[in-house]
Amino acid sequence: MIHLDDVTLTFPDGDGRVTAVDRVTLTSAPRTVTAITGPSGSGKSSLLAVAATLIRPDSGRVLIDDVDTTELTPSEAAILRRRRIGIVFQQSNLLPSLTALEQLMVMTELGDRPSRASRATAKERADELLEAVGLADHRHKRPHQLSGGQRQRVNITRALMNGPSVLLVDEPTSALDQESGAGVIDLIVRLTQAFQTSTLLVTHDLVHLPQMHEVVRMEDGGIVAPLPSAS
Ligand SMILES: Nc1ncnc2c1ncn2[C@@H]1O[C@H](COP(=O)(O)OP(=O)(O)OP(=O)(O)O)[C@@H](O)[C@H]1O
Repeated sequence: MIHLDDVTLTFPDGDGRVTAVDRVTLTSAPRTVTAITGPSGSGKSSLLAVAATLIRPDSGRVLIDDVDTTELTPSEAAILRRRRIGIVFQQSNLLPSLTALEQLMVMTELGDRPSRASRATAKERADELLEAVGLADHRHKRPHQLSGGQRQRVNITRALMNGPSVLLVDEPTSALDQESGAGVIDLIVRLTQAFQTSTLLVTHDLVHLPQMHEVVRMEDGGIVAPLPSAS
């Protein structure tokens, strides 16, 4: 579960400050995709960065599974991020020299040195995830041998490797054609339910909104109104 409670974030702007996120309160429950939409500059990416614990808000709290992340030290926040948050950025940021399977396995090397047993478990999980997104036959391919949609699928499965409870996704379809984009959105909805993540998904593409469980619209840093949802 992720809960943002009265979160405000400002940035320096000349002599003053610009309010990127303005007193936002928002919850996404497990198995729920909450879309964050709104015009350019309305604060969507800033909100996601706060939710990811990458930026500490000026005020308000960010709760991940009831842990108040705004109370954590930077190193505690980094551990929480690694264990509980999966992040998918706009462009797939895969490492060119690694195969799809290796892109996932690399996630296990980021924390403490993994044991042989945990490497074996990770390999099983990577195989399971690649199978779940229809990439089992492509697991030994490098990014340049995959389509944009397939690369984004690898990106999404990589974010799920450590079993996060929260999945944060920023404009996942912006580099894709409409058909691949629709496939990626379907996948995020399906994986959110299968892996019981609380998902926040930033998109300005209104065509995808009917598939979302919840939709909020941002304007000038604030949430203006919840929109009707699909379910
Ligand atoms: N690092 C920063 N320093 C200063 N101002 C920033 C910074 N990041 C964002 N802003 C400002 O905060 C506001 C919100 O920006 P943000 O990128 O969150 O909006 P957005 O809705 O994600 O826009 P887009 O859809 O174009 O990506 C804007 O006024 C932007 O100029």
